[in-house]
Amino acid sequence: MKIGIIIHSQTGNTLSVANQIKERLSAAGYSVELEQVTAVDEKQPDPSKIKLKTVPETAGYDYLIFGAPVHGASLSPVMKAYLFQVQSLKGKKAICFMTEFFPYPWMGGNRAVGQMKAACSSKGACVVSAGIVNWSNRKRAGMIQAIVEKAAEETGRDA
Ligand SMILES: Cc1cc2nc3c(=O)[nH]c(=O)nc-3n(C[C@H](O)[C@H](O)[C@H](O)COP(=O)(O)O)c2cc1C
Repeated sequence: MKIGIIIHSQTGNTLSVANQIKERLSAAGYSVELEQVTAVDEKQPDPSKIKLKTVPETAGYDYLIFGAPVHGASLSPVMKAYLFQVQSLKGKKAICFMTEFFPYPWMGGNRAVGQMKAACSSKGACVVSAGIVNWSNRKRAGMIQAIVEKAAEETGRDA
């Protein structure tokens, strides 16, 4: 099974979680690629005006893990723009995760992860799990660990 981890990360937090997921799933024996979505102007707040610079292909993956930061209590505009234009995800399973600064998921993260799940579902993916890492929460390491282990458990069902 080929797993693609496709993320947007502006300051490295989401990337660090993605690297831990990659390590864990690679150790479990899967073929895992980590790819980043980037934009010409990372600070453009309007997804419809964003020009994407790197646009990962999803076709070669059986399983997708999407990660992004919360921006303004929403899914980051760059990830919104990416998921809007991405090809069909029909027949693929997906896991979504977000990172946010605030300590609790109801401070924007829940809304943002809901947007990400809806965007994936609208492209035909079956979203099997979703998680949020609250970066300023003292239990951050445990939250990251929970997402990593959940990814291993879910992908393990299809091994
Ligand atoms: C433009 C912008 C808006 C943000 N808005 C929020 C927000 O609404 N709520 C929140 O908890 N964190 C917010 N953050 C913080 C990021 O979500 C958080 O630091 C995240 O972990 C960054 O991930 P990254 O390092 O992968 O880019 C914002 C950051 C930026 C740059």
